[in-house]
Amino acid sequence: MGIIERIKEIEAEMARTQKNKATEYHLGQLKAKIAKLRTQLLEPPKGASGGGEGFEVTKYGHGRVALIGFPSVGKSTLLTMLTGTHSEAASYEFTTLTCIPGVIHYNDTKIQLLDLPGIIEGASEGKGRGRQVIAVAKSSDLVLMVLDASKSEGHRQILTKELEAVGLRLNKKPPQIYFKKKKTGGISFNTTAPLTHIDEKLCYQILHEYKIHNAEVLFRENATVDDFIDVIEGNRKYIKCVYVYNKIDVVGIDDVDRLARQPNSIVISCNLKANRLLARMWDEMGLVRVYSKPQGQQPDFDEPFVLSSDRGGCTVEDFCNHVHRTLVKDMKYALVWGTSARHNPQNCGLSQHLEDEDVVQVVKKKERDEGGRGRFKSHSNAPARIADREKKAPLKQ
Ligand SMILES: Nc1nc2c(ncn2[C@@H]2O[C@H](COP(=O)(O)OP(=O)(O)OP(=O)(O)O)[C@@H](O)[C@H]2O)c(=O)[nH]1
Ligand SMILES: [K+]
Ligand SMILES: [Mg+2]
Repeated sequence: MGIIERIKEIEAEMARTQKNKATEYHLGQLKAKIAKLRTQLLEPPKGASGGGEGFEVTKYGHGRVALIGFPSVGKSTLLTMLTGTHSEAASYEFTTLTCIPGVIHYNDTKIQLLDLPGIIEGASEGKGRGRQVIAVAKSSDLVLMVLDASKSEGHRQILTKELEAVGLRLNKKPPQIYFKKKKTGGISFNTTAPLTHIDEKLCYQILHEYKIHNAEVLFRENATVDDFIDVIEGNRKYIKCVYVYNKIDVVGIDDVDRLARQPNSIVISCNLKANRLLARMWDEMGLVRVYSKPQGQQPDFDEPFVLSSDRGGCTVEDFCNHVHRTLVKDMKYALVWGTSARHNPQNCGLSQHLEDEDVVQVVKKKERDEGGRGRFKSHSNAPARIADREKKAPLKQ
């Protein structure tokens, strides 16, 4: 029997089993069995090079966004509209057969947008080009799940399930569970929060299923069996997802209103303007623009250093590493202007967390800072925001 059949069989057994206290352990074990099989399914077949034709696109810009959706929901139309890169769009399904990259220029940052072939139910098991498409989704910083506002609302659940089946977790934080395999010593089980979904015995059983007999486990939150399995598997990818309901020009206002109220959703039409989508996308990516101010000069507000709290972090240290690899070593302190500063400028160390549109001057060892209040001329919002902040908390030098 193949892996997919075995998964189907266990799923059927789970569906047959009534959920109650007595079956809880058995169900937990079945969940672990499925998770193991799905991981097996993800391993490339022996001898295969993986990837797939046309799907390996080099990363570019300050972040990567993938367009995922059923066929003909308007992904290519959207790519062409947002990036100016032409991607063939047509009324028939599977018009797009490869990954087509475009670049969005927004807020002085560059974001790579990837158009992909449509995926269908069963994609995670290898239907169509599903596996390759999902692999690209996994490599991105944000997924835009494009849905046709005029089609079944079940599509959202079907696609979410497909992505989850291959270890993607949308709009979720990693579970607060510490887990470490050991060589000896048995299982040490601790909690710092009351558990209502899982208990020690069930944890042992799941670990047993994974043939793990020595490990340290600490639950820091009221996590579920699925959370625990995710932590054991360790290969999960936590990604933000915005559900983009397209084609609202062909549905009634009541439907538009209802869809717009779904969690993490936005409604658009490629036949109308989609500026709100860009702003939303940019917000979700959590990018932090930091302007470098050389001593005695104005910062260049057209060329931010772009940091991200999700990737790499946004402290003064991260900023230094972006500018030059020896800068951290040479820095005496940093002067920071902007919303992260308690006063403008604030003398900061490497651990200072920077916020969007902050200005930073790195004062090197054996270099004198110019101090003083900085005012910057530019068309960026940053100077206004810095001035605003100063008004709220005026401080002497
Ligand atoms: N009414 C309406 N039609 C749209 C909208 N956006 C796209 N379309 C149409 O929907 C059809 C499919 O668009 P595509 O951009 O090819 O869709 P796709 O998701 O890339 O499709 P595949 O590549 O086949 O998966 C085309 O005929 C588009 O003109 C929209 O906002 N409103
Ligand atoms: K199409
Ligand atoms: Mg397309």
